[in-house]
Amino acid sequence: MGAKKVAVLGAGSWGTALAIVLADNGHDVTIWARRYSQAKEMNEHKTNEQYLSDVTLPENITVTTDVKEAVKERDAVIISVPTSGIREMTRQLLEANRKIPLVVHATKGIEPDTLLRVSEMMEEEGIHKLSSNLAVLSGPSHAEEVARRQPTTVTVSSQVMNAAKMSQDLFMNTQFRVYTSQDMVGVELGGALKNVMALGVGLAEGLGYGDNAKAAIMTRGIAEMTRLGTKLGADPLTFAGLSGLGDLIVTCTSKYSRNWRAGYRLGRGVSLDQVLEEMGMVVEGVKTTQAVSQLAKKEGVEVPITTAIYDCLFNGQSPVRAGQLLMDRDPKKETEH
Ligand SMILES: NC(=O)c1ccc[n+]([C@@H]2O[C@H](COP(=O)([O-])OP(=O)(O)OC[C@H]3O[C@@H](n4cnc5c(N)ncnc54)[C@H](O)[C@@H]3O)[C@@H](O)[C@H]2O)c1
Ligand SMILES: O=P(O)(O)OC[C@H](O)CO
Repeated sequence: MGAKKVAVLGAGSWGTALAIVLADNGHDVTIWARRYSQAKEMNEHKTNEQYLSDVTLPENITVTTDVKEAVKERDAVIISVPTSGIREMTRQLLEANRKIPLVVHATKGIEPDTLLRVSEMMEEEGIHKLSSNLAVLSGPSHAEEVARRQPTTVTVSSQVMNAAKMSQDLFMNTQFRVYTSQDMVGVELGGALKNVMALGVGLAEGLGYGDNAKAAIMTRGIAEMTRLGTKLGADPLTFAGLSGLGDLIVTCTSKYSRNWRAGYRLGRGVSLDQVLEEMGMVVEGVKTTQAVSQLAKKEGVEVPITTAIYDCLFNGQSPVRAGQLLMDRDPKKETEH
C-alpha cells in the first residue's frame, strides 16, 4: 500500500502508539491532542511524557489541537479517545464536515444509560454522513509494548469487508499483525467486557488470592462474556479470538493493565475515587461494569462475576464477601447457561 494521509484523534497512550505504527508504515500522520501544552511538547520534543514516557515520536508525526486541521484531506481517521469522549469527538468530526474514506475507532467501552457500543454511539451521532466505512480495531495490545515495536496482534472488524481490509492494509507491519473480521458486535463487546474481568482479577489478587482464583475469573469470565455477547448477536467464536480471550489474557495478566491495577488497589482497600485519581489515565472497566450490569438485566442474562464486581464498586460490598457469595452459589454444570 502506498503512503496515506492519516489523522489520529486522541493523544493518550493508545492514540500515540497507533500513530507510531502508522508512521512506521510510512504514512503522513497528524495527531489531534486536546491540550495545547501536550501538542507543543509532542511537536517540539517528540515525546509524550504523561502517557508514554521513554518513547520518541517519528519525524512524520505532527500534532495539532485543531480538529479541522487534523482531518483535512485525510485518507483515514483513527479515533482513540475514551468512551466518554466518543460523542463529542464524533460531533467535532461532523463539524469539520470532510468526507473520510475510512474511519477506525480503537475505543473499548459501552456507554452507561444508553448501553450502546462505540460504533453505535458514533452512528447515532451521524458518522455515516462522513463515511460509509466504519471499523473497530481491538485485541491484546498495550500501548507501551506497541510503541516499543514489540510483537502484537489485533483484529480489525467492520460490517463492510472492504473497510476491514483497508484498515488491515493501513496498520499491518512486521511487528503489528492485523487480522480481519466482520463480527463488529463481538469484537467491540470483547474489548469492553474484558475490562470488567480485569478489575475482578485485580480485586482478587489485591485480596491476596492466587493463580487459582485468577484462572477461575478469567475462564468463567469468558463464559459470561460469551453468554451475553451471543444474546446481543455476536458470533460466539469471536470470544475465543484476539479481541476476546486474547485481550482478556493480556488485560488480566499484564503489568501495564490499568484495569487490573485499579482492581488490585480496590482489593487492597483503597476507595474507588482515590484509585481513579491515582491512575491519571482512563480505566474504562469502571463505567463498563455499570453498563454491563444494566445490559445483562435488560437481556435477562446471568452475569454473576460482573454483578459481584458491580457490588464492590458501587454498593459498598466487601470484596471478600462478594467472592464468598460467588463461591456459595447453587451447584451447576460447567456448560450450563
Ligand atoms: N492504553 C492502551 O494500551 C490501550 C490499548 C487498546 C485500547 N485502548 C483503549 O483506547 C481508548 C483510549 O485509551 P488511552 O489508553 O489512550 O487513554 P489515556 O487515558 O491514555 O488517554 C486518553 C486521551 O483522551 C483524551 N480525552 C479524555 N477525555 C476526552 C474527551 N472527552 N474528549 C476527547 N479526548 C478526551 C485525553 O486528553 C487523553 O489524551 C480507551 O477506550 C482504551 O480502553 C487503550
Ligand atoms: O490498560 P487497560 O486495562 O486499559 O487495557 C488496555 C488494552 O485494552 C489491552 O489490550
